[in-house]
Amino acid sequence: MSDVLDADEIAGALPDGWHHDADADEIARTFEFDSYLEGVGFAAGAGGLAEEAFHHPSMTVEWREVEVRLTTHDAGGVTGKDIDLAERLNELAG
Ligand SMILES: C[C@H](O)[C@H](O)[C@H]1CNC2=NC(N)=NC(=O)C2=N1
Repeated sequence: MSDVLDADEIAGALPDGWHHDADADEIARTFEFDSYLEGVGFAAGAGGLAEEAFHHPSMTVEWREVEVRLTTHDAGGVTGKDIDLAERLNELAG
């Protein structure tokens, strides 16, 4: 079981571009792209990272942007697993 982080811990650990949606108990970032298909490709790559981590984000693919939201369902809140995957998604996006 991963330990749920409190708001201050989340604030101190958020990777660039991510914010804490306290109401939803998630961290989120909207990644922007030059084309719809670049966003689709990013989402596919994110899916691969999610499978590697066995930790899965919610993703909404829209015109030239992909919204990614993360929480740890098993723990009932945001944990280090979410922070770690968010960092890897930032690397993927470049
Ligand atoms: C049974 C449970 O769904 C699995 O342990 C994994 C799958 N992917 C997951 N993804 C996320 N975001 N949170 C989880 O708690 C989680 N659990």
